[in-house]
Amino acid sequence: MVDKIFEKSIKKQFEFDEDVASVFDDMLNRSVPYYKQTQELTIKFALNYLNKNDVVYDLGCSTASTLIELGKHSKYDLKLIGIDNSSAMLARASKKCKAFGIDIELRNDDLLNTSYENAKLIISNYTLQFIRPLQREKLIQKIYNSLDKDGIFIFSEKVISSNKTLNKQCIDIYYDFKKQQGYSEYEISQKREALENVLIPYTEEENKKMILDAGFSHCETIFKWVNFATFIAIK
Ligand SMILES: Nc1ncnc2c1ncn2[C@@H]1O[C@H](C[S@+](CC[C@H]([NH3+])C(=O)[O-])CC(=O)[O-])[C@@H](O)[C@H]1O
Ligand SMILES: O=C(O)C(=O)Cc1ccccc1
Repeated sequence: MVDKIFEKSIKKQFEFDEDVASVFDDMLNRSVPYYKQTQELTIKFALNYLNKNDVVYDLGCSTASTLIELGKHSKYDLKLIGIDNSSAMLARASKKCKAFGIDIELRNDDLLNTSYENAKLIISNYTLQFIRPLQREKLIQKIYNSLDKDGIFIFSEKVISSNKTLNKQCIDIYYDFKKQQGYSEYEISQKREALENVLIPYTEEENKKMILDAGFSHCETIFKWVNFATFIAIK
């Protein structure tokens, strides 16, 4: 279904409710530049590290697109676990897993309350940005602690620039991208308001510092387009 959520006047904050879930795949494809390509990169890098029966978590799995693609492309059986606290998203995830015949354990839980054990790989694409800063640092520490000794964490985020002028230019270019994707100025400004204080982006440097502070030995940017980035962190 086509995302028309912000065509009408919306007074509440952005939420992953039934309305958003029903148009979510279209929303991501049209609002996250190179979404499909970053998902492909996530899978390509992931496959370099995975062996038979490895445990993989996707934190903020939404409709499970990434784990389904990983399941399709892996030559090994993997234990795939998707976690999200939106029932509406997970209902769709469950239907898609059945339709594609991919076995994924879907957990309806808050990322901050649940534990991830024996993880070889943890993925979290465009989700940390929705976790409040103090909690975010704690979550990263939990991710680090949950990973096997040679475990990998792949994540993607909307980012900002610490240079005010460049930051403004990045936002303008991003809004042009949204217009090209068919969103009107009204939809763009309504969504911007709804995301205020809900989506809190860090700079690329802040993301890397947070990762290294948690104990990871290395963090590499494997993709960047203006204000969106994908990282791989090695324990
Ligand atoms: N505290 C939380 N606990 C659990 N889930 C949460 C929490 N906060 C947010 N979520 C969930 O995180 C997901 C973020 S979307 C991820 C896209 C996906 N990774 C993709 O690559 O297709 C990104 C976006 O919409 O920009 C939503 O499904 C929320 O319900
Ligand atoms: O930052 C924005 O303006 C976005 O639209 C990014 C986004 C994409 C999908 C869900 C929430 C935010």
